[in-house]
Amino acid sequence: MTEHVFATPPVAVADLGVTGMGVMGSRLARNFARHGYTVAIHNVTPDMTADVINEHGEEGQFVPADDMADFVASLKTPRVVLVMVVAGEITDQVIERVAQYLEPGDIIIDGGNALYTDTIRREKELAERGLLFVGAGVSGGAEGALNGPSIMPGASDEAYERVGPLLTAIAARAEDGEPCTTHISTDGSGHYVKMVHNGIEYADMQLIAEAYALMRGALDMTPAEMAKVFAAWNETELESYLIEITSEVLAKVDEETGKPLVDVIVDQAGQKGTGRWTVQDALDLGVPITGIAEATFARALSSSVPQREAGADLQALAEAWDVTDRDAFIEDVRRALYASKVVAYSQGFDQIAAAALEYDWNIDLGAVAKIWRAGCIIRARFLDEIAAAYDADHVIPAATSDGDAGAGDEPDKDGAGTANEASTDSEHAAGEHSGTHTPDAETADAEGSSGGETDVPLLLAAPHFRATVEECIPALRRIVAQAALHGVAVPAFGASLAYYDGVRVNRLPAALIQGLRDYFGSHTYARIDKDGIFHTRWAEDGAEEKVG
Ligand SMILES: NC(=O)C1=CN([C@@H]2O[C@H](COP(=O)(O)OP(=O)(O)OC[C@H]3O[C@@H](n4cnc5c(N)ncnc54)[C@H](OP(=O)(O)O)[C@@H]3O)[C@@H](O)[C@H]2O)C=CC1
Ligand SMILES: O=C(CO)[C@H](O)[C@H](O)COP(=O)(O)O
Repeated sequence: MTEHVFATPPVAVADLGVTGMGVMGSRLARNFARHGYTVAIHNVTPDMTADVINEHGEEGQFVPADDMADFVASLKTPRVVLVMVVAGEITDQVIERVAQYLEPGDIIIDGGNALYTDTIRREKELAERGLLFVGAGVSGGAEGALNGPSIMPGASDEAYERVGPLLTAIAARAEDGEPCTTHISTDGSGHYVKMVHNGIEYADMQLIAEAYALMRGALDMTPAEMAKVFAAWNETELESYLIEITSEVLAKVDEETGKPLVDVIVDQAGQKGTGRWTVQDALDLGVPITGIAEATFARALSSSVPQREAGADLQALAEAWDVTDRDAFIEDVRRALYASKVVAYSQGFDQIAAAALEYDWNIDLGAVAKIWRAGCIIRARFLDEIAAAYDADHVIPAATSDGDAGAGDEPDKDGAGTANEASTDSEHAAGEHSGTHTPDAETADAEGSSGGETDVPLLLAAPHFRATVEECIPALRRIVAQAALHGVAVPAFGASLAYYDGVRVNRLPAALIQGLRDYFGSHTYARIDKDGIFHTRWAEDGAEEKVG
């Protein structure tokens, strides 16, 4: 048991309080203290508070408290409390324990990975008690929390005016000196953006893992050899935190066995929820975030032990690898990784754009790209280019694009545009959900319908990314084809390529799906050559009628 050195009785001297002295909370508290703030600290298990004082007390001014009442009493008014605990019910419990001692005008910040709908609910509930609430996504892991995370606060203007300077003080700085935090928008917007950040993080890591699997399978490379490849890749346009630490993870040797550590780690990827929520919400919005979805399912597959055991002796019928030019193969993997990473980020930004429309958030996507340039897990060199694309308005609205996003030899796309516009108009008239990409005359009236939306961007078609990705697409095609022939699962690479080809072509086979839906369910369809909504009496006289 640690000896506690807590002040009694408490005096209101602290600039802010942090409750939750786990990995993130303790380091964020130290980060505030290092920036000159007097920080009240508290944890449900007081020993953890004492540990911070005993091990890091000299870093700044801390006011430790065993007890929630003392913790709150040690805060200057109006009070600011950062809650950094396990997301979900525990966050509700801790917020309630704090709130009971607060007064109107005080602020609670939830820095955990909360589900954005919980944040919206919590803000409303606390507002009824006169308390302000900020849902702030925080990224950067332990190191970022201590030395500068990326922070994504969703808040009212009133709350942001108060907490903005505090968050800005401890946030990471990009190379140009800009702080990696910005006022995202209102209520759940900050946690939404953090959720999508994590979805991209899932895709990024899955793609890296697929690149590793390919080099291992095709070239029989050792983890140490691959560590060098990833280190070299980190000097290219792939430069990013995740590529950098992949090199370190692959280079690590297990002290006990002398084997590469990666070879003794159980091959089942965990997940706490943010990737799954990202995919669930994308499905509701109708935004195809296929790379993120495949990455999330790949984690699920890795952890589906009974299924993997049952499938363990299924026939592969795959060709044996025989790569003659190792360097060319590695370069193909690198290019495939770059193109697929851009697709994943592009899909994530598309989702944020769609969510902003749906949930009435005014989100500056360029600013989001900028605050992800340092501090966070998905920081990457090309975020500068993403920010520049949004700032220069080079991001093409998908539904209003003139169809010039890819191969020029496809049939004219105008018809698809007509179909989108038809359903968009009727959906807006019906005040319905404004998702993307699913023209459907009938769903104009249906629950949760989604139709073509004019403001959803296509980052992939912005000039910089169009040029760099197009250059890498042949390599991505070769890699996906080779992986299929040789029995290596590359779901995220495959999904990225399919997405690229899906948005690229001027005409999709969805027309046939519409015909089939109309056949069996009278779901109707739009035509490329005239306005209106149509139904064919397939099983009767075969005649077409205009129904809308
Ligand atoms: N780790 C990371 O890289 C990141 C984590 N996050 C998010 O930050 C939040 C905190 O994560 P992290 O610091 O890693 O987690 P830890 O597991 O290290 O800490 C969890 C904290 O929650 C407290 N807690 C647990 N149960 C209760 C309870 N019933 N009542 C009160 N407090 C409780 C713990 O106290 P005790 O130990 O005494 O039980 C501890 O202080 C989570 O929402 C997480 O998703 C966000 C970004 C990055
Ligand atoms: O938010 C984070 C990083 O940005 C956390 O590390 C989070 O736990 C990662 O998600 P998961 O545990 O599902 O992999």
